Amino acid sequence: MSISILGAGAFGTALAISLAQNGPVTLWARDVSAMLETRESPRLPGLKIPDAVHIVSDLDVALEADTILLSIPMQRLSGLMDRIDTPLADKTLVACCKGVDLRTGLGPTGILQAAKPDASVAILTGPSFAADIARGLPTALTLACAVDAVGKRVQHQLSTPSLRLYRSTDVVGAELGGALKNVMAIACGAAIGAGLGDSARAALMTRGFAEMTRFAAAQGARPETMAGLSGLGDLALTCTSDLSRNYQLGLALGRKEIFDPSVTVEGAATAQAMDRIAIDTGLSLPICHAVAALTQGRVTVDDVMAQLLSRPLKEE
Ligand SMILES: NC(=O)c1ccc[n+]([C@@H]2O[C@H](COP(=O)([O-])OP(=O)(O)OC[C@H]3O[C@@H](n4cnc5c(N)ncnc54)[C@H](O)[C@@H]3O)[C@@H](O)[C@H]2O)c1
Ligand SMILES: O=P(O)(O)OC[C@H](O)CO
Repeated sequence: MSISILGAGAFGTALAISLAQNGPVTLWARDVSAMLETRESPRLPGLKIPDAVHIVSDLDVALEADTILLSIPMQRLSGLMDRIDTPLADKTLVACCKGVDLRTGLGPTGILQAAKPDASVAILTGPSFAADIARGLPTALTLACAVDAVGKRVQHQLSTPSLRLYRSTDVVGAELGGALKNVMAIACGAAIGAGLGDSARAALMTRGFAEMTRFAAAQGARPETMAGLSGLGDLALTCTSDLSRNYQLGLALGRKEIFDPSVTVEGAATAQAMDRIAIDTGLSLPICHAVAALTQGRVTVDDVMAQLLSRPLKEE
């Protein structure tokens, strides 16, 4: 069974490097001239792409694979799917993005299934920095697919000696964990950046996890999924590591510094999408609401903390 990866940013390239241990992999990007010369992605400098990775700019070549991983920013996913008019009925599409589409409110697998209703869809998510995967450091991820037989096949196909995939059929829970942890990481970065301390971060992580679990349950997710790699696992990594771009954006907001807009930060758009959904459904998502306002420049970190701390006292 052949594998291709659409998107040669940090994560797509890291997956290609890791999966090349198992056999040939096709890696697609819009412009590959520099990568063919350097055998590196500009988004993952210093990590060589092995010869077993076939780097292509022809989308049709990449779409010939049986299993197609999509590793581009969430807000670009529907645009890429619109470009694909090839029928993909016999293929498995594995979303590797984390977030909620601002225009439709759909998660990654929702976008894939809407574009290609006959394809099998799955999501690969969980705590992992691209550079760790590319370096072969031990990493555990969740592979969620509603059809367990397909999930089993993809789990084996995408596991390597250092990349260990756990399987789930709870697609909704897995993708909401990955989407919402980024929002919480921005909040935690902002608290640390503003000098509010580690206790404030622990409070935000814990109440953030409660918010994630509440929202995911309302969408039909299983509570144990939120306690797994794709939820709690990724929340712990992203809210505590300076390597996280979402956390870095939060730090910059807390310190009132400028942040490079070309860096992929999925949590800002996701906070806005979640805030809209919360308003429509009547669910209380105070941290998502605060991060949406903060990342749009409508409030300061001081305003946000004052709002969060002045909410009525309640049971845990
Ligand atoms: N970097 C990580 O450590 C990591 C880990 C796990 C998951 N992810 C997820 O992977 C997804 C991709 O993130 P990343 O870190 O690779 O981002 P990145 O910024 O490193 O790379 C994004 C890549 O997507 C390409 N791209 C953007 N729009 C495109 C389009 N319309 N068509 C084709 N290519 C397009 C860009 O040229 C770039 O190469 C995100 O959803 C992220 O949350 C990243
Ligand atoms: O750099 P971030 O914040 O996008 O986080 C990367 C991964 O999602 C961590 O699991």
